[in-house]
Formats: sequence, C-alpha cells, structure tokens
Amino acid sequence: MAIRYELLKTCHQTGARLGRLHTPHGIVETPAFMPVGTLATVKAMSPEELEEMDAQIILSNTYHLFLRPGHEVVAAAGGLHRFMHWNRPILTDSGGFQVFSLSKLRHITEDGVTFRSHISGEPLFIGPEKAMEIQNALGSDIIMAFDECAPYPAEREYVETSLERTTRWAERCLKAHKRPDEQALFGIVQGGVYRDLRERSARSLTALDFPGYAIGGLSVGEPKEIMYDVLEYTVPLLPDTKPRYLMGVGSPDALVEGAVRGIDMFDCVLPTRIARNGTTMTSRGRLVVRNAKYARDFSPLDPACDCYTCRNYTRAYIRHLIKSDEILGLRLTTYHNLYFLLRLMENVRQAIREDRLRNFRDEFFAQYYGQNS
Ligand SMILES: Nc1nc(=O)c2cc3nc(NCCN4CCCCC4)[nH]c3cc2[nH]1
Repeated sequence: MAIRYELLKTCHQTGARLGRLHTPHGIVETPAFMPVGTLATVKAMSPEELEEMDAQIILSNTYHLFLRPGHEVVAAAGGLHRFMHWNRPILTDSGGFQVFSLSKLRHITEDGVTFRSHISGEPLFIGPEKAMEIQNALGSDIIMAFDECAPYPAEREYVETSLERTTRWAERCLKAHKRPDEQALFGIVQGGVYRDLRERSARSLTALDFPGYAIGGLSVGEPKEIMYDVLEYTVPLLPDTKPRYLMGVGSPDALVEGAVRGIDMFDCVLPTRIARNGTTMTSRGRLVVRNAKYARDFSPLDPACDCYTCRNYTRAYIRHLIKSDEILGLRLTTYHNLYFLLRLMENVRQAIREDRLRNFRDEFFAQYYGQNS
C-alpha cells in the first residue's frame, strides 16, 4: 500500500477527525494544510525553511511541470523529491484544473483535453493516461485522477455530462497507473452544487475503491455557504477510513469550517500569493503591511506569532522592503503566512484532541474576523 490512513479520533463536538497519513516519505498529521509548490518550489521558500516551520507535505502541479521542464527531465533527476531537494511527502494535482485555468483554446473530448501551452503556444494534449504517465514520472507520493473541474455556475446537464466523463476518466487512470504500491491515486468527486450529482459521483468513485478521495469542483467562485453545504452532504458519502482532501481551499475560515465538516487535507496558493503583494494573515485578521500607517510601526506583523519573521523584523521594515520590491520582503511575508496557517492547523488538531473544535472556531473567528467587522 502506498499510503495508510490511521483514524485516531473523531471530535465529539463536530465531524472533525484527527488522523495520521503514513506515506513513503513520512507521516502527515491531519487535518493538514499543504503549501503549494506549483513549479517544484514553494515560491520564495527553501525546503529547509519549510521543514523549519513544520510543513509536512507540499503540492506540485502536473500541468506546469509537463510544460516546463518536462516530466522526463524530472524523472532523469531521480524524481521530484530529488529534483527539488524535498524529502517529505509530495502530492501532485493532475492537470485538469490547471489546463482550464491557464491555457487557451482548450478542447475536451472523451480522450482528454487538447490545448495550447500558455508558455510557448504549442498544441498539447493531456488525458487520463498522460496524466498518469507524468505523475508516475514525477514520483509524487499522492497523485490525482485526471478530471474536469466544472465551472461555477454551470448548467445541471453540463455538470452531469462532465461528471460522467470524469468517472470514466477515473477508471482509465486506475488502469494506467503504473506504480500503485508507491504512489497513492486519489479519486476526485465532482457534481457541482447539485446534491444528486455529488451523490452519484461519490458512489461511483467509492465503488472503485481509491486509497483516498478529493472533493473537487469547489472554491471556483461559489459562495462559501454553498461550498459548506456541498461538504455537509458529500463528506458523509466517503469512507471514514480514508483521507478526504478539499482542493484549492486555504483561507483561515474555510480551513476551520472544512475541518469541522470532516476534511483532512487542504491546499491553496492564497497564503503565498497574497504574501507577494504584502498582505499578511495575523491572529487579528488580515494586515496589509504596505499600508502607510505602518511606516513607523516597529512592532511585529503579529505580536502573537513566534515565527522567524515576527521574532526579528518589524512592520516598518517589512513595509519598506515590500515597497522597495526587495526580495527579502516577500520572503518574510511568505514565511509568516505559511507559518500562520500551519500553526492554525496545529491548533485545530489540538482542539480535536480535546473535543473543543467548535469552541476553538468561535474564539478564532472572533479574533480574526471580529476586530475588522
Ligand atoms: N484536479 C482538480 N480538480 C478540481 O476539481 C480542482 C478544484 C479546485 N478548486 C481550486 N480553487 C483554487 C482557488 N484559488 C483561491 C486562491 C486564489 C487562486 C485560486 N483549485 C482546484 C484544483 C482542482 N484540481
């Protein structure tokens, strides 16, 4: 078995669970947040800094690495872990979502998706078999089925046709996957915001007995309340002995609300992306450090944070760096934002251990969202 999920405890106050995901590159305590390293690097962070802040697992992208440098180059380096000098677990997304969010002139057929590279413009193709070939070559510990993430909003019949094809693609992925003992293939539940379609997708995929399940098709512009509704009726359809991964979700409220509803794994570019324009996450809410009001503020980004950035630098200095486009500026804000979310997930795990996640959520939200409202 490539991975083993150990269910340690279910929170009595909520549907949250404490787990341990055993992978060939180490153990992931769940619920866990996965920093996104799309191009084989978590932007502005070194692997040593990610280890220092206790990032347990990171995400990388099939689509991007297929285009550049090419999965054959990564394979020749000995795989993604060797290539990027990261020896903890890696999860790779399968490319479906990225083709739609990045490339032009894409065209879906039963075979897969033809598109033009957003870098060179050359015509390319990815389908289930190609997505497996690329991820097998990358050597990530967890790989994702090739799917279509239906847009939001989308007509019911579009979502239905799409989920039926995604299920057929999932079966083709299972057949094409060459290394099931070393790399765990997760199925991805689709179905948009239609309850009966979500149930159909979940039932079809659980019948195929994947080692883990992702909930896709969310965090694509739908209101958060709708996302939480979809989780309420989709998560219970997934086996509780296997990990559940909510794709593309990473704001503090959505991480806590997702954990409350039984999600074990999350990923999002949010913390690293907003850091690069000087927006930081603090225990008292978002702080846009480039704002003039911090020009002479010699306190840390977050007085309640003990990260490298908050122990050694001030808002005034970080603001100066960001305004001056100094590389150290975005490194410091990135370090802090990732540290903040990783600590948040640690606090969520502790709250589950103590059966008080609902209380924790209320206290955290009052601090994070209260002051700014
Ligand atoms: N294979 C696959 N299938 C999905 O349905 C999927 C659904 C997703 N939904 C998101 N949302 C990302 C939202 N993100 C928020 C911060 C700014 C950039 C976009 N990422 C996703 C990735 C996905 N990957």
